[in-house]
Amino acid sequence: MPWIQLKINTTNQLAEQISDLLEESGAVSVTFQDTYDTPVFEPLPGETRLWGNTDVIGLYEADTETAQLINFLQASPLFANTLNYKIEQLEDKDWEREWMDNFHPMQFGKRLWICPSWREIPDPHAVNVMLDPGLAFGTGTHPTTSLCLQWLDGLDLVGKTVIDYGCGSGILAIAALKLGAKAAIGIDIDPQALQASRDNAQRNHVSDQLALYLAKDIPDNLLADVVVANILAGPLRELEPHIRVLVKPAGLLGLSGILESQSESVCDAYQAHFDLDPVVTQEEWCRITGKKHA
Ligand SMILES: C[S@@+](CC[C@H](N)C(=O)[O-])C[C@H]1O[C@@H](n2cnc3c(N)ncnc32)[C@H](O)[C@@H]1O
Repeated sequence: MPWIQLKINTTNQLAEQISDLLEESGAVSVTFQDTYDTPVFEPLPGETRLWGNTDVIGLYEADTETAQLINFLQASPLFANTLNYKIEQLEDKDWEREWMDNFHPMQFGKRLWICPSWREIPDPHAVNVMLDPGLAFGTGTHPTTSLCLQWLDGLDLVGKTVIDYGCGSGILAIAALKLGAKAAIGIDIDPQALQASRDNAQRNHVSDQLALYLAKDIPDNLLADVVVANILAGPLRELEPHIRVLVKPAGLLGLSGILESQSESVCDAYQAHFDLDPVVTQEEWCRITGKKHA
């Protein structure tokens, strides 16, 4: 069935209320898009983070009376000044999974490839991680995931234990296992992330090497040779006491999810217990790595 898409350009302050209004007007789904395509990070579960100038996009069934719809919206005090909108007729597609068309195999570092599970593997001799992120974050297309994957690819992980703190799709933990780690532990606050990690581990035949925990259920005395955490600068700073104790003495730490402008404050939080390497950046994101004091 074809659909009608209504795109309303607004400010981040009004986006939530407009979203509610579109739902009230019969939209079958409402999504947000950054008008200027500035980088946004995935919101935490239960949190809707909006940004800059926002497009609120409502999807309606094809037989929706668009004139009536616009009249209804224009009557709202939210559009007291102007209603900037665009209406388009869309072909039928699986909208929730449309991004899949644009997700192609990608190489990170020298050995590692992330391959969408529904596509051909370009190099069967490479270290290939077959991935479907499901509802979780982590395909490798975001610079922060890319920075972590490149770091893992450059390490000798053979026989090592790796913790992926904020595992999302499990991409980093599974990549570490495929690169030779003997065991990995994925931790997240979102049960959907643990499910996606479980599915991806199965897809890559590493289920028996991957343990998964909700952050609130982490067992005592968990310790790893390598800890990688791609979350956000704020949580990384707050979690320092919890993340620090997971790294063995002389073990390695890799942090991302940090905007370049936030790197100093994250370095400040970790430098008491780690010898930090120079910060590496990709686009406006960065990676902080270091070695724990022995
Ligand atoms: C940016 S995604 C990273 C996913 C994947 N590791 C990657 O590199 O693409 C951040 C993940 O951290 C999780 N997260 C956020 N805050 C967390 C916390 N305090 N403890 C554990 N996980 C957290 C989110 O649910 C999300 O899955």
